[in-house]
Amino acid sequence: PSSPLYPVTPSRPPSTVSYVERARQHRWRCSDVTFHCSDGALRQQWIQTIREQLTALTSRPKHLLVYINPYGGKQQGECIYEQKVAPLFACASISTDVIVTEHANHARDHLKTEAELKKYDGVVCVGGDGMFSEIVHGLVSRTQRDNGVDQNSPEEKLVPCSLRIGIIPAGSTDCICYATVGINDPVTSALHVIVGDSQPMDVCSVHHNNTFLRYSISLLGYGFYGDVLADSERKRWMGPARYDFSGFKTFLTHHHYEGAVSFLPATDILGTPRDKTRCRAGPNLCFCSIPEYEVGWGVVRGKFLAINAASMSCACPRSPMGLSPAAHLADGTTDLILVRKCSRFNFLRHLLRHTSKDDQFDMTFVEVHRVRRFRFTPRHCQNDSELDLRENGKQLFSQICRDHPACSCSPAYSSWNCDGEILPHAAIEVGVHCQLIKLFARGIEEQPLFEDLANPPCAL
Ligand SMILES: Nc1ncnc2c1ncn2[C@@H]1O[C@H](COP(=O)(O)OP(=O)(O)OP(=O)(O)O)[C@@H](O)[C@H]1O
Ligand SMILES: CCCCCCCCCCCCC/C=C/[C@@H](O)[C@H](CO)NC(C)=O
Ligand SMILES: [Ca+2]
Repeated sequence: PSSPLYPVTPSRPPSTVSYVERARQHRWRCSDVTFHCSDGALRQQWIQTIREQLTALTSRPKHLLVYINPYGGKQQGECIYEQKVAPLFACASISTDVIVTEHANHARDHLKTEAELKKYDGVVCVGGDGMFSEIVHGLVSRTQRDNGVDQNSPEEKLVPCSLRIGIIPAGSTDCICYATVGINDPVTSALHVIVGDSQPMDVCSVHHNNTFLRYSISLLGYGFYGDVLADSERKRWMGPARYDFSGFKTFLTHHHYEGAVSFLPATDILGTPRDKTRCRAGPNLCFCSIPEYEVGWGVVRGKFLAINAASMSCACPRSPMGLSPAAHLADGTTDLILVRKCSRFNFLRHLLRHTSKDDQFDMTFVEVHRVRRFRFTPRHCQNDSELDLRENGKQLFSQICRDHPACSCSPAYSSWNCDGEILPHAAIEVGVHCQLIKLFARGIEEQPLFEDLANPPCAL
């Protein structure tokens, strides 16, 4: 309001209430409204009532454990936290323990073994998808250990984590933040933490020969995205631009990989990967359904340019609709996208559709299945005792080229890109764990036509 509620009395100090206001493109901002009151007792009553109302909101965190990756993205993590996030947490009376990581896996191992989790209402991750993956690994492994669950068994039902995770985006892709909030903006994410939002998320477990390898929350990509990541890791010094450079280079190499993908279709759900509707905040198709009957596994064999499993849309600034625009955050399924060998021109058409509203699945060489589990076996995999990728990859590569002198020299194996980490095996088994973790987010909100009317403010 432009005018105070009560006449200003110079002897009485004004009182300020901070609140969340929606801005453009899913941004949230903090605004203040100042009240003046000549009656001191009444003023105190207001303050007391507002404090009591806020304290009664049990979903709001009061004590948080914060991990900052100082080397993610443009290496701005500490600065982003100190300048944009810490003041908001202080304003909302949230106390924090802050750890600036000193090496890779510092946050994961601290959460797994040392952190006194009972003290906290949530964990905050300042960094990119890789740093978020560390936090998830730490929390999920700790929860399984505390509950006596064996992560090495692919069929084991995992115990959900009780602590929520907040992501302050400070990485290169930040697709998990973008796909759950709608924008990569540290202030917006901090405000979602403060108001105590809660968004459940599916987590995929990845196994090789009954041994646990990793969890995946966003993308598991073999072929194109695996090769982009392998090349870009050697160019970390380029910062976020490394993905564009390696993406272009990988596109030119145009390697394909042979193998078999078997999958368990999710037939008892309402949505499909070709839906025009999107996973949005509020009531939607995002719930864990219990399969009523067993369906058979499907198998697809062939030569693939890319095999992608998107457990969520994987929307990011590079691809605002994502790899699988209709994927759900928390329905217990992943969208398995198989891109068969095709011409460079056609693959470019497919890739470019990720940057527009055109349907990237509407192409003869692309198929997509919504699945609960899948396995991949590369063609040259020797039974179950798979070759070590690094040691034997080169040998196989030259062998294949000798056998097929006119071939385009595709190596036998790619690697799996698991949320930005390279997996050490090509043959993997993947299962989706419905709603295993929760974020301080609410999913992407539909943009209302009349923002002020549809979205009443929310006090800090
Ligand atoms: N102190 C540290 N020193 C070196 N590496 C670290 C440190 N802390 C965390 N890491 C590692 O840095 C890697 C990359 O971090 P992060 O995900 O934050 O940024 P990014 O890779 O630039 O972004 P994105 O994953 O969104 O593409 C993570 O895999 C994490 O394990
Ligand atoms: C030649 C034109 C190419 C255009 C292709 C645009 C498609 C971009 C889609 C990016 C999806 C990224 C999914 C997220 C993956 C993250 O887990 C990972 C780590 O941050 N990032 C990458 C790039 O692998
Ligand atoms: Ca999903």
